[in-house]
Amino acid sequence: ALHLAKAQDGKSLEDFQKVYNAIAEKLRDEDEFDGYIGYGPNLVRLSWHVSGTFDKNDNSGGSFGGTYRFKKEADDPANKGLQNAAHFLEPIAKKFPWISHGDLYTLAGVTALQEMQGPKIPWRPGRVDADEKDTPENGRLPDASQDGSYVRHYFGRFGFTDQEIVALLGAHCLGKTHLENSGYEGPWGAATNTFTNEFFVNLLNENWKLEKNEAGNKQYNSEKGYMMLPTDYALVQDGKFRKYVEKYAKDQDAFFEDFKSAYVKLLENGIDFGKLGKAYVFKTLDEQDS
Ligand code: HEM
Ligand SMILES: CCN(CC)c1nc(N)c2ccccc2n1
Repeated sequence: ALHLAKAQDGKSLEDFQKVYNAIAEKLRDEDEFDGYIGYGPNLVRLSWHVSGTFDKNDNSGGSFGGTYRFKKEADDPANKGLQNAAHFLEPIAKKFPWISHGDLYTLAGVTALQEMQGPKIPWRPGRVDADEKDTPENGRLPDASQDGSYVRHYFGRFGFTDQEIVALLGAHCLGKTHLENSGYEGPWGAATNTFTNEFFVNLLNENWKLEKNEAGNKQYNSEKGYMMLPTDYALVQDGKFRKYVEKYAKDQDAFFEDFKSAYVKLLENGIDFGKLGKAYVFKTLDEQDS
């Protein structure tokens, strides 16, 4: 059965907006991280990795239990580099001890996306910390060296369509790869902390060359210093995926809309929010200044 979301005694939109603001202000303060990319992309990746362990076949894993806080999950080689995001969130968890880890990890991704000028992401609280014994085993996160059929099969585990898969991967407009984390490197100089459809524009416009990187892994590089993982490049090699790449390269609003829906589905997979009321849509810091 699905995990039942539990209402946070007496916490309302205002309380969660305070958590949002604390994360958003810390993002602005600590802007020098990772060559002035900041923590935003790393927080988005954490929110995806804590959700990407979900398996609809036995409803194990997923964002509900906040099990990333346990060593087994945090030490998954696929999570290398996310310790930075976890350390970033420790003082936030101390300041707001009433928020569950699952709610904090997902809210941090929503905050980062909105503060990086991404779409407004409706978010619902109610995740409840699970026991260490419920931590999913390693190996549930995807392998970047694979092709389009692997990507389609992998995301089939969450029940995602081709369109949802392509939209989700558009998050690779943020941040960069780090050789010491994943064995991939780049993009050079181009890494950004602004949410746009440029991942799709690059896929279609750049001249891609398959090369072996210093770790001996193959990746696609362009003269302008952009890079694509094999699983990124698969989106233009596979005809069914390619159609959505072309759509999003032409229409950033359509990308924002479809990304928002797929990201909410990713973060809420396996959770029954029942009659706990509608989702919260938080104001950005800029919207609160005025
Ligand atoms: C086929 C599925 C995917 C694969 C194989 C994949 C693989 C990777 C790899 C290898 C990195 C580099 C990590 C490092 O070296 O630090 C990365 C970074 C990243 N991924 Fe993905 N990813 C996938 C899907 C996603 C999804 C669904 C999202 C979010 C919705 C996402 C968001 C990110 C972000 C924001 C970064 C940059 C992190 C940083 O700059 O620290 N990825 N991904
Ligand atoms: C769109 C080019 N960028 C960032 C400006 C990019 N491209 C990627 N292909 C990429 C892949 C994984 C993680 C981050 C990534 N970032």
